[in-house]
Amino acid sequence: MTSLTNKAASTIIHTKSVSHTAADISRWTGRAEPFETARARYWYQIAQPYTFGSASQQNGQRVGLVGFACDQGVRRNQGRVGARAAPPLIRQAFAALPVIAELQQCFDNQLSTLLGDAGDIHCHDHDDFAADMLEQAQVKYADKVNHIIKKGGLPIGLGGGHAIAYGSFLGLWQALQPTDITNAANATKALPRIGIINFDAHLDIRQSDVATSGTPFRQIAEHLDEHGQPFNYCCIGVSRFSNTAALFDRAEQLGVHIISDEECTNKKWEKIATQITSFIDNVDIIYLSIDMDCLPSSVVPGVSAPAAYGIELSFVERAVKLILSSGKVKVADIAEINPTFDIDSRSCKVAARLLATIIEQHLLTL
Ligand SMILES: N=CN[C@@H](CCC(=O)O)C(=O)O
Ligand SMILES: [Mn+2]
Ligand SMILES: [Mn+2]
Repeated sequence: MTSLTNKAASTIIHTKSVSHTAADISRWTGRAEPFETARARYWYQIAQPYTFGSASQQNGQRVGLVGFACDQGVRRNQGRVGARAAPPLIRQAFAALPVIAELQQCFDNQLSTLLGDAGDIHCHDHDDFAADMLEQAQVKYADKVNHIIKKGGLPIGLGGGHAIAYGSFLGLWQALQPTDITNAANATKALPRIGIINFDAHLDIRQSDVATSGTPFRQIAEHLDEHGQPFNYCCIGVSRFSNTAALFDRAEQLGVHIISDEECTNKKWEKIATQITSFIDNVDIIYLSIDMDCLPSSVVPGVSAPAAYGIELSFVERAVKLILSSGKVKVADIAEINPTFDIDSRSCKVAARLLATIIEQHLLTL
């Protein structure tokens, strides 16, 4: 298998740069509750700047949020841009959500160690189609993901376009590599089997000469193939009207486990849960991605590519809880929110709710 897009990052001349902005905690705001007990607690009161420092020290927060403020992949994919503005708005919606009682009980005096904001990776000069900001942003973002995993935390990426997925995978991949290969035991140690679960109307395995928001899972497949590793990819919410026959052919060649939007709606939950559970049972660790266009455009209007049909939010939440309760999720991301087309922050609020669901279930499964 050849890998044009995976080589792009190293072969394109780096003419422009990307940047990282540290967390701005003053932007974590919410309502004050001076007349309530301390249990009237919100996420804005819990979040701290993510503690980077040495990756070997296990003193980072249990969850680290990393923004991927980049939609160059959407532009390259002929989509409507705007997703680069989403990370601070998803954070803002999430900041105003309450911390559930169960979490407050479980973590009591450790609440300040739960959530770190690792800031945003920005991708500049979006109008320049050919420049390699996307590849640079993926590498810079992957570095943060890698760091958070090595410190024992769960990185959660906030897109940005779905090109974030290749960055999330790359960060996970880097974190899994043995640090000391001169140690014979490390050199021969088998890598854990990686499973990828993506909620998406689209398969995102497009063939292209450059990386886009429509190519990340094919890039991952090629990366794994080049390293002799299996590609275990389950895509949930796939629409037969949002993917060509060529994409379904490629999915078959790659052995993608597809659960369509119609199955999610028409099949009994128990049947879908069994499918998801058997996928999880056959892998050691999981990368979870949620492309917000898996939901109907009536629920999430602010996305790059709105879905006419979509799967129910209650279904996505139920499935996300099931996946997180396996304890195998090592990295997660939420992609494709496009605030330009949002109505009354509705889409950012749904993204924030899913973010809270991931965080709660992760922390309660520890
Ligand atoms: N990340 C999503 N990508 C979709 C976009 C489809 C569209 O623009 O209609 C895809 O390539 O299939
Ligand atoms: Mn999609
Ligand atoms: Mn997608």
